[in-house]
Amino acid sequence: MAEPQQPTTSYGVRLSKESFTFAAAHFITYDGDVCEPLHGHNYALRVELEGPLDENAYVYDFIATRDAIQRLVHQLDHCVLLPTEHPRILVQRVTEAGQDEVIARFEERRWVFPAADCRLLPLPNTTAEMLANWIGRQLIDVLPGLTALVVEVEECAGQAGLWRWRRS
Ligand SMILES: Nc1nc2c(c(=O)[nH]1)N=C([C@H](O)[C@H](O)COP(=O)(O)OP(=O)(O)OP(=O)(O)O)CN2
Repeated sequence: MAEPQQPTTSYGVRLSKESFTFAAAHFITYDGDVCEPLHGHNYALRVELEGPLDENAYVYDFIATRDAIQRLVHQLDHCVLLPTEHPRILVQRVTEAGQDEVIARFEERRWVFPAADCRLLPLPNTTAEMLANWIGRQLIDVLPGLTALVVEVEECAGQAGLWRWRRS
């Protein structure tokens, strides 16, 4: 007779705070050659972490985790989000008449922004899923010891992209 299986259990924390919002502009491409006009969203972020318990019986301190997420939110807030790995949106930093600028090009279209207002992200498109991926990878770097992570980026109420990661 087969041995009864031991249940597997895990601990996690979930953070979903009103302050985890960032207002940002972006445009994506889809269906190959359709490129959206520049527009903005009030993005909302939710994060779920798993890991071993520490000596406090915490997976991760809510406060330290909140502060790490908040720092990422500040990096994206009030920015134009541009992908640097997109095959057809070309993003270039230039200095023009002493001004640092970012020029984005898609076919014959061209956008010019002050460099300080842009956040260049190593992503193939700034979809909600890809923003969740970027945020998740930053969190893995600053929160060592995680075993699993879910990042949810909501573009508007009821529409969110998710990125899930589990240590292999
Ligand atoms: N799976 C995904 N689908 C879509 C994404 C995405 O990131 N992941 N993104 C978009 C557009 O960028 C975006 O949603 C367009 O925004 P908007 O024009 O505001 O369109 P909505 O209909 O969502 O919003 P309104 O409330 O009607 O303004 C599309 N799909």
